[in-house]
Amino acid sequence: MTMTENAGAAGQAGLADPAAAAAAAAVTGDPAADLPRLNRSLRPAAKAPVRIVHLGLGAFHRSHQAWYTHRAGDAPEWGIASFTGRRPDAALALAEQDGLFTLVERGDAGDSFEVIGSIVAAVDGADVGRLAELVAAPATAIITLTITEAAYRLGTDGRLDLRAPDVETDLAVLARGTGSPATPLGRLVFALAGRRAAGAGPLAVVCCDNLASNGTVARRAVTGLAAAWDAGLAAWIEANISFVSTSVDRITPRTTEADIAAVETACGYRDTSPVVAEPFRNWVLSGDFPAGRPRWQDAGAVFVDDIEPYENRKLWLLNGAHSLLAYAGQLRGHATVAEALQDELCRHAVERFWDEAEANLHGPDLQIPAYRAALLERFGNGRIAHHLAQIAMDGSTKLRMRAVPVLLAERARGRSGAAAARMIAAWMDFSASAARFQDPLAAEVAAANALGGAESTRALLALLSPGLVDTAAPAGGPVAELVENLRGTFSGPAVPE
Ligand SMILES: NC(=O)c1ccc[n+]([C@@H]2O[C@H](COP(=O)([O-])OP(=O)(O)OC[C@H]3O[C@@H](n4cnc5c(N)ncnc54)[C@H](O)[C@@H]3O)[C@@H](O)[C@H]2O)c1
Ligand SMILES: O=P(O)(O)OC[C@@H](O)[C@@H](O)[C@H](O)[C@H](O)CO
Repeated sequence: MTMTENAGAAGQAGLADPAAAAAAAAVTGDPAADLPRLNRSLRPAAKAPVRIVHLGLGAFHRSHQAWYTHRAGDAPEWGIASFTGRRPDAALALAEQDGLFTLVERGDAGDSFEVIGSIVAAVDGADVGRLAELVAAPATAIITLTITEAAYRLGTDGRLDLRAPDVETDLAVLARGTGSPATPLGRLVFALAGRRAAGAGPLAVVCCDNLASNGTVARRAVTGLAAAWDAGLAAWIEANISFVSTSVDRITPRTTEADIAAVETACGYRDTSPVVAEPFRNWVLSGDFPAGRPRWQDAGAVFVDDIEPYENRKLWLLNGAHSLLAYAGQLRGHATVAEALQDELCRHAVERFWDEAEANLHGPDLQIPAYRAALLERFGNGRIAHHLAQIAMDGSTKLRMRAVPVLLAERARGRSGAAAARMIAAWMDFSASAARFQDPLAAEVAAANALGGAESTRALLALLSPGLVDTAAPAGGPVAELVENLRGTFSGPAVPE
């Protein structure tokens, strides 16, 4: 089922003749008008039976879990039914292509193109009836999630906030027994109730969001929501659902019109849903699959007993640096990761943050120096336009996992944690000046900023972690003071420490 081709190889079996398409385009004036649409007639690929249900049909799901499933040795047995989160658009576009899409692997040296066939159904997330039907089917063995960190509605204690307005609304819907839940967790709990009622047995929920201990976070959030609705369901979930933890990695920016045009030119067909990703990919998983799983290891996935060192390495070094660059870089007028990394002040801040993170990373064979060197190369891939504005979203949730743990670990060792604190200070400065600030706590952040001066810093810090504000250490003084002193680093004179 794997179909790979390099730029320039269009015109091989099954593809439209690019020369003929170009001639037709010259007549119509619309370069895409006469190109055939990518689908399973154009690129024959059998549909595997649905055994995986996915929530969060976005770019990353397609470049990562869909790719690994497509490349598994037993791919013909494992089809994915993928549901969108908030809008139907991505499902409608993909459904028109029978679930097929082009993965553009964008390296320093050029692009390669591969049609991915593992998604066999693309469904509007609002179709909760279809979700419940598929989750209740005995053949379904796995539910994967890429619903974003913010969608877990975590409070500062790392648990689901049952008082979040949309969670409360979903609970009311579930209690009433009419209408459909609207949050991904509400929909998942509703669908699991259907599986319980159908007696379809255990399955695995595989969280693929960038959260520390993401399997545990997902289990707590799902059982917490279920318990607030139906204690029996919560007990059934505890006994029957395995929550698998993962570390997931593949830099996948949002698809642009230019990406769509590049696929047309190179492949000779129209694909409205291509996805562009770096060549690097990594998937580390830990947990049980009571109803089976694809042979993801054939595509390079690794199964381990203790995932924490891998998770922390990725969340702190990669995602931590990303968040730091997102705020510092935008304050310095940069738009992409690659651009920000070329700025000496930003690069220096990243290196110092990595030093602090590295001092607190322990585990077998983590090979941190090589990992750091590889990150510099990956971030420097200027052909991947990874926009800082996208990474900057939902910072209050992300910094709790990317900056706060490193800061706390440093202070527990009697050190200041200044580099992690600098990331927090940059987030604060960005929150105070950004024209567009998307965050689940946007209203609270705005209120904190309105206080002004050191009071703002204390209030913003409390939103990230209330216990942090007055934490003291022999070096650095109270955290609030340290962060306050670091504010303005990226808007002031460009002097590395
Ligand atoms: N893009 C990457 O490079 C990457 C890499 C590793 C991990 N991830 C993880 O995957 C997640 C999704 O990334 P993506 O690039 O596919 O994003 P995306 O925006 O393309 O898609 C995310 C999906 O989740 C839905 N969604 C977004 N916010 C939601 C909300 N608040 N409530 C309900 N549904 C919501 C969207 O509608 C969409 O279906 C990330 O948040 C991260 O945790 C992404
Ligand atoms: O996807 P988010 O929003 O959790 O974080 C933004 C980036 O840090 C992230 O997408 C990385 O590119 C990714 O985690 C690399 O695997």
